[in-house]
Amino acid sequence: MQNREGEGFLKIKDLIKKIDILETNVKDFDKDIADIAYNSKNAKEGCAFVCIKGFKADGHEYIDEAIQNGACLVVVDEFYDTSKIEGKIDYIKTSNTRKALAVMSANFFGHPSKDFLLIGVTGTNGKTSTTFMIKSILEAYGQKVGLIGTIKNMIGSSEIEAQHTTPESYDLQKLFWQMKSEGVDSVVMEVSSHSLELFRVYDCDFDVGVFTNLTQDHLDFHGTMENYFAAKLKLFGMSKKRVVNADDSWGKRIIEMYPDCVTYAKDSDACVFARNIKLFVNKNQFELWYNGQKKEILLNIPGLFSIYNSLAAAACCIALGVELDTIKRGLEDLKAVPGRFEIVESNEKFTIVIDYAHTPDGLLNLMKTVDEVANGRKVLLFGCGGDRDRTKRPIMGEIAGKMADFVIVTSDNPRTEDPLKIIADILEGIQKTKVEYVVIPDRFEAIKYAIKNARENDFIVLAGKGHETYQILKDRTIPFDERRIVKDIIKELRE
Ligand SMILES: CC(=O)N[C@H]1[C@@H](OP(=O)(O)OP(=O)(O)OC[C@H]2O[C@@H](n3ccc(=O)[nH]c3=O)[C@H](O)[C@@H]2O)O[C@H](CO)[C@@H](O)[C@@H]1O[C@H](C)C(=O)N[C@@H](C)C(=O)N[C@H](CCC(=O)O)C(=O)O
Ligand SMILES: Nc1ncnc2c1ncn2[C@@H]1O[C@H](COP(=O)(O)OP(=O)(O)OP(=O)(O)O)[C@@H](O)[C@H]1O
Ligand SMILES: N[C@H](CCC[C@H](N)C(=O)O)C(=O)O
Ligand SMILES: [Mg+2]
Repeated sequence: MQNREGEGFLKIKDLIKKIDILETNVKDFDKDIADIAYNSKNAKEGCAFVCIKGFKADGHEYIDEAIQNGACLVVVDEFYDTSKIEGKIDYIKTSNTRKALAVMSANFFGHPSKDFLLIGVTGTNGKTSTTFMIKSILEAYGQKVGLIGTIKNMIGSSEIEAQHTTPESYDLQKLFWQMKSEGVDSVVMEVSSHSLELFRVYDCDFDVGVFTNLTQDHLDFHGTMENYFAAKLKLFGMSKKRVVNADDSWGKRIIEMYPDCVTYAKDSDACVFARNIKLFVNKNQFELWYNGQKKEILLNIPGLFSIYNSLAAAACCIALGVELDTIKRGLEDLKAVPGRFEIVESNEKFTIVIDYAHTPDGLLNLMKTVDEVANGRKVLLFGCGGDRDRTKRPIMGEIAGKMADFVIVTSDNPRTEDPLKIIADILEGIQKTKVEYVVIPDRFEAIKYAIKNARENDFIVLAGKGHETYQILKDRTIPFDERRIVKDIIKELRE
């Protein structure tokens, strides 16, 4: 990726505008800074190194490495004893280095988000899907659109790999800058609760904030649902316009706080709503209503949850002044969201769908749709991620047991945890139900079992990994693309 090339350096005084300085030894604020690094390994000649005390490491312990790599200014946090670096390097002490990184990065890249329309989508489920839909509508409206999120980042139709759902502030501002340089009119991005809590989107200029829903996830990080909500809420304080799901109880609280929201709903009264919903295995049909006008929509993205996501996308574009005909065209133009209710096999005997449901509510909504479209047994294969919210595991187990006819409990990115312990947490919930189940910790073997033992008309759902093409184990990450795996197993069993 380019790095502000051709635009030269930035003086310290301009780089640190709007950050609070508690202490400094800098004498020459006119000194040029070449770049910013938040990891000592990426520090280079003439750059500023911003030290962050994180969850795993403390950036302050890497100051020497950053200096060796060429850093000429360090930004340290309130608690740091600067006598350790006095005389060694120029420093600035500030009250929150994550915030400082965001402000300095926005300064460095010239506040690119002020130069295009910026839409942030937050909520537990549906962010990726809604951003894809908004992008498609804005393209139908004639715009060049940037996209930032879980699956990938995009500038128009070109793709850039994504590491996080919402990038670190420096990477985000750099991406904005690249998007601006390539002439985007608007950028639609997923805003994760982690990013709001960790100041990754601080100092961004949001035109619209969209709220999909709030249900249990990430309690390992936020502790309580109130804290999780408080993190999400930050986006709405930062946005000029707000688009909110009026069917969601947390959404209702946002609407109370900001009565001028554009609301959408399936069940409640709202500005934008859906009627006469028809679900099919590979598409949905519904009427989109706004201001007494109706549009018949044929949506290529299946799943009841996709109706909500299209309402969110439509309401967002209505807030931006896009007319309903264009909204219809944009929604209908979108052919798929990778790994979201994606049919990977459909033969005379069984159907296999992969989906990214990895939360209790996601799983419930997924299975409600399966209930509508399946003709035979509902077979659900899933696991829960390691190093993530443990309390969601038994809840997902119970939902699986209540909604499926047969459950295959397996692994989903165990990370540093013992896969059998994760499975034991899931079984706590499953055993509250009467469902028939098997445990097969190796996900490949589990998929093979589902296919080998498939009965006439089985509707097999592989949940949790969606678009992911890997499995994260304790000591390594292995390739794991369920689309490929399903095809290979079917081929092998036929031979
Ligand atoms: C909990 C969390 O989000 N942690 C993120 C956070 O880590 P951290 O600040 O604690 O970093 P750390 O590893 O402790 O290191 C502290 C500092 O020392 C620096 N360091 C470290 C080592 C070294 O040699 N030199 C050095 O300078 C690091 O660059 C860092 O600045 O900042 C890092 C840099 O941006 C992230 O990579 C890291 O994401 C971790 C890996 C992660 O898994 N995050 C997930 C939970 C996440 O953010 N997910 C959401 C999506 C959730 C959803 O939608 O469902 C997302 O937006 O992706
Ligand atoms: N509006 C919704 N309500 C409930 N569940 C949904 C909704 N939209 C999607 N889902 C479920 O959640 C899964 C993930 O959807 P999507 O990727 O759009 O969400 P996300 O918010 O981007 O997730 P992540 O937090 O991982 O970025 C889908 O595969 C589906 O099972
Ligand atoms: N953004 C989510 C994705 C979860 C996907 C699932 N496959 C897992 O690894 O738990 C998270 O990081 O919690
Ligand atoms: Mg996402």
